[in-house]
Formats: sequence, C-alpha cells, structure tokens
Amino acid sequence: MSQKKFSGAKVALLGAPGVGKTAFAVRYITKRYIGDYDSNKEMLYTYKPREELTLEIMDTASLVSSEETEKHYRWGDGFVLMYSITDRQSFLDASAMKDSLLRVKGQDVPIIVVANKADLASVRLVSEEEGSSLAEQLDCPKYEISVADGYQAVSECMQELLIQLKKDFVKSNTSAAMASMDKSKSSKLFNFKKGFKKRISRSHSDTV
Ligand SMILES: Nc1nc2c(ncn2[C@@H]2O[C@H](COP(=O)(O)OP(=O)(O)OP(=O)(O)O)[C@@H](O)[C@H]2O)c(=O)[nH]1
Repeated sequence: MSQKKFSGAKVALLGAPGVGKTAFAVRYITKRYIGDYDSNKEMLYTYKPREELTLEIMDTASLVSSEETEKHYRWGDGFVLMYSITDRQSFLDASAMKDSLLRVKGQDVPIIVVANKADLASVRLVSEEEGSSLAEQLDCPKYEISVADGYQAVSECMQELLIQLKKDFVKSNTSAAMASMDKSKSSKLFNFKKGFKKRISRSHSDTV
C-alpha cells in the first residue's frame, strides 16, 4: 500500500481580540516581534517551515458571526486556541470556542491551547490550572508562552501541532487506502463470483 506524503496543512489561529494571534503568526513566520498591528483583520499566510511542507496559516478576525467562525473551523486541519493570561474574558471565549469546535470537528481534531502574555504574570487573571483544565477537556497540550519574549516557544507550539497534523494525515490516509483496498477486493470477489456462476451454468448446460 503506497502512502501519500504529508506535504501541507491548514492551520487556523483562534481566540478573542487582542490575545496575540497576529503577533504569534508573524513571530512564527519571520521570527520577529512587532508590537502593533491592524487589529481584527483576517490574514492568510503561506509559509514553508521546510522545503517539502507548505502551511497555510489563517490569523482569524475575532469579531465575526458564528457562521463565519464555523467556516474557519471547517477550513482548518489544525488549530491554535489562544487566550491571554491577563484577560479573563479571552479565556471564557476560548472555552466557548472549544465546545463549538469539537461539535464541528470531533474530539480528535489536531489542536493546542496557547496561553499568551506570560511576561505579564504579575497581572495574571487566568490561573495555570484553569488553562490546563481547558487543555484536558480537549485532550491536547497547553503552552504558556510570551510571544513578545521570544521565537523558541512559538516554534515549539507549532512543532507539536505539526506532529498532531501529520498523525491525523497518516490516520485518514491509511483508512482511505484501506477502504479503497476493501472496495477493490470486494469488486474482485464479485467478479470472481460472477465468473464462477457463469462457468457453473455453462458446464451445467453442457451436461443437459
Ligand atoms: N505583553 C505582551 N503583549 C503581547 C504579547 N503578544 C501580543 N501582545 C500585544 O497584544 C496586542 C494584541 O496583539 P495582536 O497580535 O494584534 O492580537 P490579535 O489576537 O491578533 O488581535 P485581533 O487582531 O484584534 O484579533 C498587541 O499590542 C501586541 O503587541 C505578549 O506575549 N506579551
């Protein structure tokens, strides 16, 4: 059975306004941190972390209808669910998104939870435990990071998501290949049975 290669995926960054989605995307792609961006604009980036892999990364606009949010869920293969540790509402929004995302994509969706702005821990409004409990409900890893502080943590988050995306790709590819093998086996069996029946009826008519 020949396996297709994992060569690309669509990643959507989800979260309330101001949690750092744009900063995260720009940090990952350029390694740089730029403090201020046009807020609440949807942006689609294409990025090749290595030669044979192309990622489409959607920095979703935060203030959109639930239909629009569902479109992002359907579009994405994998997700970064972000909140800011200094913004309680952003954590509540992430928890609500978790529920609707699971409804649309199912429990096995490739996802990581990212608690951003760890450099502002002195004004923290969301505890580490609350973040871990959200990740447990999604059965996924949680990272508490500061996009402002450096590239390394952002890169580790994305590496973990890529591992999940690859596993998911291999799993769905394998089941598709198995299904087509089953189909071809059963059609061969069907043809064999048909041929067999013909031969029997021919030899039967030869004897009468
Ligand atoms: N202190 C601190 N500020 C951050 C960090 N990450 C992002 N910010 C700041 O938070 C603000 C919002 O960041 P954005 O990246 O625009 O957030 P967003 O989620 O894209 O927001 P919307 O576009 O409104 O959806 C900006 O002023 C960033 O500079 C961080 O790790 N620490």
